[in-house]
Amino acid sequence: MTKTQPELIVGVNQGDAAALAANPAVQKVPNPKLELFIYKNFLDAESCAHLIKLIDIDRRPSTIADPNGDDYFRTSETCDLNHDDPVVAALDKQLSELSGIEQKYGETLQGQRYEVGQEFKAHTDYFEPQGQDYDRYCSVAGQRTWTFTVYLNDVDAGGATRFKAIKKTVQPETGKLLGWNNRRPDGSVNPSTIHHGMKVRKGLKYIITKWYREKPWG
Ligand SMILES: O=C(O)CCC(=O)C(=O)O
Ligand SMILES: [Fe+2]
Repeated sequence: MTKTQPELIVGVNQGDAAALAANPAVQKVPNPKLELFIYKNFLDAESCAHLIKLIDIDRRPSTIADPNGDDYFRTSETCDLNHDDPVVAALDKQLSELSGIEQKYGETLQGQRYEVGQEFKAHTDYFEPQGQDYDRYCSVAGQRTWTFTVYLNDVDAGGATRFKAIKKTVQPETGKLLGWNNRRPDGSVNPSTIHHGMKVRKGLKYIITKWYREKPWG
């Protein structure tokens, strides 16, 4: 059976890069291969501390789509954050205002926790259009469009995010946001977004992750 091709919705979420780029607090990483932005002190320290507590309460082992046989590919722990919590709700709104992407396109906010030695090996956040699970993950809300990561703490050593196709490494720092477009300008998925959550060498690393979709999320 032939696979249904991902629907290309021109116009939806296309204004978001403009909103980010226009924000004077946001730094654009100059690279022709992908749209990548950094915003230092995006989230205040109290909110970061509160989110760390929530992650500690609810954490469970992380999983990946399209398992690849490497049980050590993503060794961190994950949790879904409850949007009834006022700090979670406020962050979700803040992210939407920053990007210009309506909240309804967002997946549930997630938290991740890495201990010493834990990592998320090089991967892309979009679902492989030819992957066996593409329909399962994308039939309702479509492909992932933008990713936002917020580092919730300073890591004692290690734990950087490395974009290997463009040789750019971003260090965790309390409240720092990292955002990128998973697609190229024509709407196709962008392999240059490949990134690696590198091993923590000392201390713990906490982040939140927000993924947006082409269509409303449940
Ligand atoms: O931990 C990181 O630095 C990156 C996390 C990540 O890539 C993800 O959650 O998709
Ligand atoms: Fe990722």
